[in-house]
Amino acid sequence: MAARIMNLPKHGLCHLMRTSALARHYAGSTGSASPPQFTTLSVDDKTGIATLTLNRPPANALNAAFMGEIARSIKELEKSKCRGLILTSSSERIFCAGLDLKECYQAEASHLQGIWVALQNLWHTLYSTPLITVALINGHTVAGGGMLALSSEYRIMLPNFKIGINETMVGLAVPMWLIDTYLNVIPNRRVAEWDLTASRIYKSEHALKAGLVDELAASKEQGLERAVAFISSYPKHSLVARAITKRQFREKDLKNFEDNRQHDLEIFLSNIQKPNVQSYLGEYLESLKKKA
Ligand SMILES: CC/C=C\C/C=C\C/C=C\C/C=C/C(=O)SCCNC(=O)CCNC(=O)[C@H](O)C(C)(C)COP(=O)(O)OP(=O)(O)OC[C@H]1O[C@@H](n2cnc3c(N)ncnc32)[C@H](O)[C@@H]1OP(=O)(O)O
Repeated sequence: MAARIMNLPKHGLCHLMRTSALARHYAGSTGSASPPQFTTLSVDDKTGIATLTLNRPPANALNAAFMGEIARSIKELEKSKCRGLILTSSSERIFCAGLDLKECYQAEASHLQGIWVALQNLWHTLYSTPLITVALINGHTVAGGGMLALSSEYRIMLPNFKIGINETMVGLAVPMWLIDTYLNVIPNRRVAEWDLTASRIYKSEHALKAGLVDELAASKEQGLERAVAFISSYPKHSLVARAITKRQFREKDLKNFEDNRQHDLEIFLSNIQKPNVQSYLGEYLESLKKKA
């Protein structure tokens, strides 16, 4: 994989930065942003395709810093005019386990607020990006992890893993923007309503049949090849028109979200701090520990 620093490659699509250079760039451009800690980013010089690998062991659970890092990488890639983005995980078992529940348990309101705002920003950034996005789901992905996969345009999954949105299981409502994201993939409202109210979790093979994922790949290597093939299937000359068309499909969902951003935050803060939800969350965390 060849990478250059802030030069336009021959195909003119992508300024390329090594991970370390990107880290310096963040620090220089935003001041407050720290260097990547939970992700690695590589950009292929020939294809103009970036691969962002989630790397927050053991479960890639999403805390505010991690989510901020993913969102900033996407924004930087947009500026560098990369063609596409593949999201994947360094873990062999877990793509993303959703929000870091340990950080949602008995936490200060200000901390919970930081988590939710970071989740909102990450969703908005990924869902609205003009980049061609592929989730290479090489492990379980649930709740906020499902959000990452479903907000991408194309999903390639490895066999024998789980995918789904299980929020109601922890006694909390699925936010409207996540319902809209789900409907963008599973437009059958009855199926979507049933899946989300029942916290239905699909195994890879069933997810393919249901249309929740687009392809299964036998290995991560094969998945990467398929992801590159998907992104490369869009000709260079169509990229701007493609991005505008994507935006138009997603515009209503993005506007609904912007109109309700504050309300959405208030609902989360009020729900997550309820004693019964906190008590259930404590039990749920214990059950995760006991499995080990
Ligand atoms: C409380 C919810 C709050 C608000 C929701 C409100 C609105 C909802 C809208 C959308 C936003 C998204 C919300 C969320 O993302 S809530 C997160 C829900 N996530 C889960 O329920 C996933 C729980 N985890 C699992 O089911 C399994 O871990 C998984 C299937 C992902 C993988 O199974 P596997 O057997 O491979 O690994 P484990 O041994 O279970 O886990 C390894 C390790 O990781 C820790 N772990 C797992 N998940 C989390 C997590 N979400 N947060 C923090 N830590 C997690 C687990 O405890 C193990 O740790 P250790 O024992 O130390 O090795």
